[in-house]
Amino acid sequence: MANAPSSSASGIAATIDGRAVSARVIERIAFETRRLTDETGVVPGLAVVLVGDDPASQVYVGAKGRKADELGFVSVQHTLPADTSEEAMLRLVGELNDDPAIHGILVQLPLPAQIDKNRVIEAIRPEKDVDGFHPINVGRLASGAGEAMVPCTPAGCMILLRDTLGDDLGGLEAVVVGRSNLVGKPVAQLLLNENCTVTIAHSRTRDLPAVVRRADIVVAAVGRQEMVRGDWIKPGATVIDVGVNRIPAPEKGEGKTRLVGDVAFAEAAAVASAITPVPGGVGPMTIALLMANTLKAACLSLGRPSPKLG
Ligand SMILES: NC(=O)C1=CN([C@@H]2O[C@H](COP(=O)(O)OP(=O)(O)OC[C@H]3O[C@@H](n4cnc5c(N)ncnc54)[C@H](OP(=O)(O)O)[C@@H]3O)[C@@H](O)[C@H]2O)C=CC1
Ligand SMILES: Nc1nc(=O)c2c([nH]1)NC[C@@H]1CN(c3ccc(C(=O)N[C@@H](CCC(=O)O)C(=O)O)cc3)C=[N+]21
Repeated sequence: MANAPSSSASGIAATIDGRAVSARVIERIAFETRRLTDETGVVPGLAVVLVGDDPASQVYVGAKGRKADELGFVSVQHTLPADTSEEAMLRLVGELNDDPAIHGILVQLPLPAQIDKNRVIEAIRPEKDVDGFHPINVGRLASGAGEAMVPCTPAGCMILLRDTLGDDLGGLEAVVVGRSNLVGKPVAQLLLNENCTVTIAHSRTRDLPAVVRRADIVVAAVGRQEMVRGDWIKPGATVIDVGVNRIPAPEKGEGKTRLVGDVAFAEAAAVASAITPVPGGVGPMTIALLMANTLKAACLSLGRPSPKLG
């Protein structure tokens, strides 16, 4: 269902409402979850593992747990001290792999230095890897072979793009700024699968503004506040801002903070045709897609097809 953004003649972009789109996805998940449980008695189960006490991670993990509770999922959170050994971590992952009530396992990143994140990710059974970071899932996404768990943030970006531009993204120029395994690379892969012409830019890219100016679709996943400026944006482009940067906001009072994206929102909104805000854009989609992947994992564990949610 394409939701034509209401761009005005003055050139002010439509704001893509990630909260509204994610609420729609969550409604479908709730419906499909009731159906699964009615027909099989199975309730999807999600385990989130947090190591250490990084306050930002605690916020995300809390939001994930609350949404899972709201949907009636089995939801467990394991919070381990910052000095947890890799061995203890691998033991916990092994237990969750063997627990039939748990269909999805998410290990919050980053992990402390003494734990090799690749060893942990590879220890998760691919069918329980709701982050889509296991090499089996990365490979399936790249090759198109088999049913992949798709990383939540990139999958959420694609739903927002389809909602804004319609189902056919074929031939559009897409520029992804950032090449992390978490966001940049998988979102580029998904755009390629939708027949976009994809450029991946990074810290060694020469003349980044000129590269971004080619784009019909810009995905910014850099982690640098308001780095992408309005004059980098091609008129009429669609801008997906993945960045979540917490900055001081003395105007709100001493010690207060606020969130900004990787795109200078007001400048870009004057040029683009549609743009995601921060907060309220990609962030809520990430949480919704985590729930979608958990439901998908529960369905696949029973040999049922994965429900269509986007
Ligand atoms: N909304 C959501 O749900 C989520 C938001 N995020 C946010 O998205 C942002 C990106 O996250 P993540 O991908 O994990 O970050 P990483 O730090 O892992 O990756 C950042 C990427 O940006 C590139 N980069 C850094 N500086 C520049 C520069 N000056 N010019 C061009 N490219 C540059 C890096 O290039 P190089 O590889 O060359 O170093 C790297 O590829 C963060 O703000 C994070 O908080 C992340 C996940 C989910
Ligand atoms: N294994 C793993 N998987 C992840 O998906 C993962 C991770 N580790 N580590 C950290 C990043 C970051 N991330 C976000 C999730 C939700 C919001 C989100 O909901 N943001 C709200 C605002 C929330 C707030 O107010 O802080 C919004 O943009 O509207 C943001 C960022 C997932 N990550």
